[in-house]
Amino acid sequence: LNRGCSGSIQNKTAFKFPSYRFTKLSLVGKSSLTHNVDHYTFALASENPLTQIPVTAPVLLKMPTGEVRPFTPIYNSDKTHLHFAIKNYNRSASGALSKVPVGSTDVSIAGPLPHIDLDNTEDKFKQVYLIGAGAGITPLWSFLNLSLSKPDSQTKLKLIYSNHCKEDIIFKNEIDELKKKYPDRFDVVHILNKEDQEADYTGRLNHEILRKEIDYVGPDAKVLVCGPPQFISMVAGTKRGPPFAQGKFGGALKEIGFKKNQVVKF
Ligand SMILES: Cc1cc2nc3c(=O)[nH]c(=O)nc-3n(C[C@H](O)[C@H](O)[C@H](O)COP(=O)(O)OP(=O)(O)OC[C@H]3O[C@@H](n4cnc5c(N)ncnc54)[C@H](O)[C@@H]3O)c2cc1C
Repeated sequence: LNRGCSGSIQNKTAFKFPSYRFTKLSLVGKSSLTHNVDHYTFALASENPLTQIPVTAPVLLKMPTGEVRPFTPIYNSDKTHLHFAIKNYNRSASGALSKVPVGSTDVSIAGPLPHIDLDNTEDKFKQVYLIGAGAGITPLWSFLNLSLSKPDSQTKLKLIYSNHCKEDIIFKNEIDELKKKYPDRFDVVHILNKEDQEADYTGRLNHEILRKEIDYVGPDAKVLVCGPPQFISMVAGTKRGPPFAQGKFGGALKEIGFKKNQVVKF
């Protein structure tokens, strides 16, 4: 059973990724995003079909140690490279990746995995809420950037982002820049477990905060959710099975009045 966005495979016999053919990637860049999240840049041959990966679709990365895990490429208009923001848990796949030197061709990729296709919907909604926790920001970040980059899009986007502390906020400077650049279209709410002046709310995200921050549930509203399994359950009901499975709809979003088809759980 693959537990939601946590990507931790609890029972490998219950869900197996289909047997994909892996392609070698060349690691051409690595920089630090936070104290435990790195930005990895892999080069692609321009004719490589991986340049067509739909936004928010996960892929599999195979480490030189043989470990395989799903990750979500982050949006970038540059079509000759693949970019990832990957949290280093100092073990298994992310730990192995953190030891790969720039210049290596020992990481390989397969996919994209079956996914909820959000391509071409980034300018179709009146309001999109992006509810994320920690490293779960990756698909939300891609959708946000793609939507804001559409010159004619009127979609309003609100990122409700939960982290343990300020230092854990991935893309903090970029989020601030987007807020300045698109004051009428983009808003962000930070929930931090530890008290900090950056926090709009201190403690854990809960139903009450979501009720306060979500003020539009009309049919042209959409909600994208990504984070650890218990976080997803609290926000939108349990999510079990492969990455694309949506599980039972529930949690705060159901209480607030959303319908199942308005919500995507990554
Ligand atoms: C298909 C797929 C693709 C993935 N892609 C990537 C990727 O590209 N990069 C990457 O690094 N990881 C990726 N992952 C892993 C996944 O996104 C993270 O492991 C997961 O989101 C947990 O993130 P974290 O460890 O940063 O959360 P944590 O730091 O443990 O938690 C973040 C926040 O969640 C809050 N929280 C936790 N539980 C609750 C609760 N019950 N109620 C309220 N708040 C709660 C905490 O208080 C904290 O503020 C992927 C996983 C899958 C399945």
